[in-house]
Amino acid sequence: MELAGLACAQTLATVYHKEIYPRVLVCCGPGNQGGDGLVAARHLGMFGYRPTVYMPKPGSKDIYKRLEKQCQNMDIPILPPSHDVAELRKALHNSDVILDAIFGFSFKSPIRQPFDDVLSLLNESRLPMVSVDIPSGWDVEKGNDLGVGLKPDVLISLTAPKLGVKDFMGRHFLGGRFVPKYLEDKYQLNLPQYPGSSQIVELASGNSPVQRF
Ligand SMILES: NC(=O)C1=CN([C@@H]2O[C@H](COP(=O)(O)OP(=O)(O)OC[C@H]3O[C@@H](n4cnc5c(N)ncnc54)[C@H](OP(=O)(O)O)[C@@H]3O)[C@@H](O)[C@H]2O)[C@H](O)CC1
Repeated sequence: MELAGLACAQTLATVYHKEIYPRVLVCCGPGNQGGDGLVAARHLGMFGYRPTVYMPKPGSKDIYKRLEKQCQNMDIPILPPSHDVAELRKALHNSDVILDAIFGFSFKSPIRQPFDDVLSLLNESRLPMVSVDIPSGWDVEKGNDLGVGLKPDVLISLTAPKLGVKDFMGRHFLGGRFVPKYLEDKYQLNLPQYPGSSQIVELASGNSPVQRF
């Protein structure tokens, strides 16, 4: 989660510079991906961005409470969890870019409240958007087949791109630099080289290796 969150923060910082896009709305879901988002919010704060966390349904595991506490210790605002999207509407008016860390590969349609209103509002906002692993509302294998998913400009796949994003046409990065060579070979992941000590690498659109789940 720590390296995944750092990769998300590095991807957003690579594409959206803090001088132009200082206010980041970090939208977190209730699962591990939401944890990635909380980690990313902390790193973005350290990079000099002004993150705000929106987590309409906090994760129940203890790890999320600890990650939330780390954000609070850094005075990163966390909007009160609520099924009422009025808070989100206000927050969107005061944001420059969205980090979508709501759902990853465990999303199963149909979208349940309050996330259906949340995803619609995020799409309507037309703000620049970076999605983590899989745009929220997309199926891990079938992609945005129902058309209700988010439409991000940038995607950061973790470990390896999932089959559901094979048709993603925005800027596509890979992160989660924690796969040992023997596992990469065992699962024939065919991953690109990361430059230097960077936690991310940009994939040329259209020819990224995909991982079947
Ligand atoms: N190796 C890797 O790829 C790594 C990936 N990481 C990140 O973790 C996510 C996968 O995390 P996981 O906890 O398995 O699931 P998600 O975060 O995708 O979401 C699960 C929660 O979402 C809720 N959910 C699911 N579908 C719906 C829906 N239709 N409506 C509302 N809510 C939904 C679900 O709720 P339940 O009530 O069903 O439990 C879960 O709470 C992966 O994508 C990466 O981002 C690791 O962090 C690093 C390694």
